[in-house]
Amino acid sequence: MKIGIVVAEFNYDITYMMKEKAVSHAQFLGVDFEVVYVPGVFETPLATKVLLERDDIDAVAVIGAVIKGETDHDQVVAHQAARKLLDLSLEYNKPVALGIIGPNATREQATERIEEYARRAVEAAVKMVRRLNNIKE
Ligand SMILES: Nc1c(NC[C@H](O)[C@H](O)[C@H](O)CO)[nH]c(=O)[nH]c1=O
Ligand SMILES: CC(=O)[C@@H](O)COP(=O)(O)O
Repeated sequence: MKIGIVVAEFNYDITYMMKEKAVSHAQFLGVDFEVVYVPGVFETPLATKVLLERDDIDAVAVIGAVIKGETDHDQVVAHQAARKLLDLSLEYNKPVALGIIGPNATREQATERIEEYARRAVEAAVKMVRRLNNIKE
C-alpha cells in the first residue's frame, strides 16, 4: 500500500509537526508514502486529485491547519476544501482522509490538536484501503 500525504504549508509551525506525526504513523503502520507540499489548505484538492489519478497511490491523507483570522475567510477555505476533498474521494473511489484542523481554531487550539489530527488522518486512510479491499468483489 502507498498513500499520499498532502501538507499545507500555511501555518507551517503547526503543519510541520503534523507532517512529522503523519509520517511517523505511516511508518508505524508499515505503509509506503509520498509527501506533497502545497501553499495552503485551499490548494489541497488539486494536489490530491493529481495523486489519486496515479495507479500507485491507494489513498491520500490531507494535513493542514486553518486558523481563525479577523474575518470569516477561514470558513471559506476550510469548508470548500473539505467538501472538494470528499467529492474527490467519491469520484476516484479512493479514500481521502481529513487531517485539517479548524475552521475557527485559535493557534492554541490548533497546537493542542497536532498529533490527534495527523495520526487520525493516516489511520483512516490506511484502514479504509484495507476495508474497501475486503468488500470489493
Ligand atoms: N488562512 C489560511 C489559509 N489561507 C491560504 C489559502 O489556503 C490559500 O493558500 C490562499 O488563499 C492562496 O490560494 N490556508 C491555510 O492552510 N490555513 C489558514 O489558516
Ligand atoms: C484563514 C485565512 O486565510 C486567514 O489568514 C484570514 O485572515 P483574515 O480573516 O484576518 O483575513
